[in-house]
Amino acid sequence: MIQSANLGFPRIGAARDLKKALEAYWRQEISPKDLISTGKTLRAHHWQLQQSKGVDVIPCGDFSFYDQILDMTATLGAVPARFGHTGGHVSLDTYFAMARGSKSAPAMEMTKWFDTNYHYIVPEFTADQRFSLSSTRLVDEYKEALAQGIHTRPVIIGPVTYLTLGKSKDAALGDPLDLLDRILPVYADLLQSLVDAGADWVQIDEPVLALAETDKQRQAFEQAYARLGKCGLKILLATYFEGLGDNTALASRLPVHGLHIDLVRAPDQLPACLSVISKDKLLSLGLVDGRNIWRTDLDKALAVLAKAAAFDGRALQVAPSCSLIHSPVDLENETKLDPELKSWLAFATQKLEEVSLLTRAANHGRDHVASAFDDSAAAAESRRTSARIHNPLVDDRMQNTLPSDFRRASKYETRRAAQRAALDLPLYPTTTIGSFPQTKEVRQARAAFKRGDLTAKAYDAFLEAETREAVRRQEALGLDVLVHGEFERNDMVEYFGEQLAGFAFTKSGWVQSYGSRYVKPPIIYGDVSRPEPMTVKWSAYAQSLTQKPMKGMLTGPVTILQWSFVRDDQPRSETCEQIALAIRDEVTDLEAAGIRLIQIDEPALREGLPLRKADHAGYLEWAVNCFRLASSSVADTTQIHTHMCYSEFNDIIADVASLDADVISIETSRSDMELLAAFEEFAYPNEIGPGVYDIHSPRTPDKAEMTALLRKATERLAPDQIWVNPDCGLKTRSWAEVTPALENMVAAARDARSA
Ligand SMILES: CN1c2c(nc(N)[nH]c2=O)NC[C@@H]1CNc1ccc(C(=O)N[C@@H](CCC(=O)N[C@@H](CCC(=O)N[C@@H](CCC(=O)O)C(=O)O)C(=O)O)C(=O)O)cc1
Ligand SMILES: N[C@@H](CCS)C(=O)O
Ligand SMILES: [Zn+2]
Repeated sequence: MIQSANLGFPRIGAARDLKKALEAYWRQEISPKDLISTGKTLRAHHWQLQQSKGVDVIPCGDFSFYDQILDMTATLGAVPARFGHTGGHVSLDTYFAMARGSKSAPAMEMTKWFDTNYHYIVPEFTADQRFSLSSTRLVDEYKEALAQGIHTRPVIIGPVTYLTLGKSKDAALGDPLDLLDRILPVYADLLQSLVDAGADWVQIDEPVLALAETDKQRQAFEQAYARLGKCGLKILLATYFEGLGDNTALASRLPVHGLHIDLVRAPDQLPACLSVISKDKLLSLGLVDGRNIWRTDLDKALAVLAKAAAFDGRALQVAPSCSLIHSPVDLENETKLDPELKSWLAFATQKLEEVSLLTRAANHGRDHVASAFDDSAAAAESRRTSARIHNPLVDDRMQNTLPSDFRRASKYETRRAAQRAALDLPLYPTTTIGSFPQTKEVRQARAAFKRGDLTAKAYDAFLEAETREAVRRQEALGLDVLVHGEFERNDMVEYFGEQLAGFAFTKSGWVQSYGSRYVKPPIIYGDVSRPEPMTVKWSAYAQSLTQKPMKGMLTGPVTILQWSFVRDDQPRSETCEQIALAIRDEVTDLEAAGIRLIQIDEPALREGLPLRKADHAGYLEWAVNCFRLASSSVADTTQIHTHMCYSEFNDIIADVASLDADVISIETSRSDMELLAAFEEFAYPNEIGPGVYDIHSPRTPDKAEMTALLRKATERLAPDQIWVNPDCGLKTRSWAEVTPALENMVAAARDARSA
């Protein structure tokens, strides 16, 4: 019999229960016991839900209070020395200190989880790194589910992926993979504890197995599983986000009992997997998209499943392509979505129903579940033929772009001279990245407006007052280039999506971005266009309040694409170009309204990079072109800024340069200016604002800390190339945190000027 399986369920709760509990705990409004109890309630509910949807193999260990990689760090006792952990069980407060920083210790770095908008806490390693089993979390959760009558399959991050995603913080340790010998005994202890508790299978996530490119990585897999394969548990090795490709034979050789493959991202890998991977290994087929919200075409998926079932009679499971943490929780909560559009969608809960239906159809015949399959076919047909998807005017515009639309009128040196004359900024100009605190009052006013309890006029007046106050505060701080503060925006992508044609929105479609921060990605279902200006009113209003230059603030086309659920019926590059044309119109209108600096944020440019190197060039060509199309309509004197955070640029620095933005601000403070090495090596010609203030931590950096970071920047860049700014926007911080931090930042810039 084929089984239905799940790899991971969203832990946030349908009503953002985990966020609420976490933030209340951090504000010391609830006790550790209350927080732990919320976790327990959520897990119990999710296990029960999965069972009720007919899922045979249900995971445990997929719950996390902050991040699953940080959980592994705690489990392995790999707490960096600065957090003062002296061994034994890692406490909740040490766990959160690693994630968020404490008074005495900066937080650990955070970066993108492969090509997703989920961020994990980067493990840190030293040459004398020791590991020891420091948590009973996994076994406890396994037993918790068992007490509920559910025999789960525990899930952990595998050793090769864990080490590969970590960073050496010590010159004496070249490559974290050199720690494999030391980490494996602790993994073995962890697996033994599961055996002792009665587990029979374990899911070990090794997405790096699909991506391994070096002999060293491949050798690491052989070594790791030679050891862990003997632990007395059946291992399902889970790959996702890419096909196994050249690593198929390696995967087959590993002494594990099963492999999960992503057949949504890499459908073509199935024939090779079936013929190369030995028949005694179970194959878990990722047939339901865990990364997007479109309903599965069940007949199409069943045909693939039938082929696999007929091939060699091996044991099979049907599963989502990856963990469902990248999907919103439940479509049933979307009571306001247009019914036609809603009929095209499936969220995590519905995806489990699809997994279950496919399994039943394969085991008992399509007729057994005919009406659900007929519904799915009707939805696929309605989506294919709906009139709401295509707009001939957009198509026409796309056909008529000119090569000159993709480049600025003059080269950078000419623009720089024109901008310096026009803007007359000091050396080390200070600015911020755009957003100021989204306080409770701001969120509540927007919620009241959306509910109809506040009129549009009253909401506008409220936003004007917030903007005025932000301008006043920036002037008092002595910042050189001001921003309007983004108070009118719920999110930097959703806000634009709400005003663009071709987008739809959910009410409760939250997905975890990091820790307690969630996003509600818009759904791009049709051709994109801009019916009206989107930001001009707010930027022009803010500029009218001050003599200082006001920076316009837009989200770039690649980031809007990357942080939305994107239609899958045309290439992503085409959808991105449609968005680029809409943003271009906005840039043109901002300039016409007297805005002399325009920032086009592209924090997701790096995240969109395909995971395999061979696919990089194709993506970068269209992504860079889309940014250029969005930004090139302006005069030489108009300064185009861009901003990126959480990214390693070393491998794409030439492409970052070819965006040809006049100024780029980047996140660098947590990584101690490491990123600037790439800019220096490349002799990056334009201006750069390396972040000197880690805005993701509640810590207030002092002047000396920021001066030290600036000094590091001057070792790598020319003084007249450097801007002084935080790492990212300040929306998650309070004014009480932001004001002293920016005072220190402005003071550090002034010191640098007079040094
Ligand atoms: C810069 N980042 C972003 C990413 N992706 C995005 N799509 N957007 C980003 O900004 N990826 C990389 C990084 C990740 N960083 C962050 C940082 C901060 C957040 C965040 O703060 N998220 C908020 C939700 C934001 C939002 O949509 N707010 C809405 C709804 C607010 C709300 O909860 N309203 C209440 C009522 C009000 C009240 O009573 O308080 C309600 O509906 O119940 C809004 O402002 O209108 C978060 O809360 O997690 C995300 C990613
Ligand atoms: N302008 C945005 C960029 C975040 S990446 C902000 O300041 O929040
Ligand atoms: Zn940012």
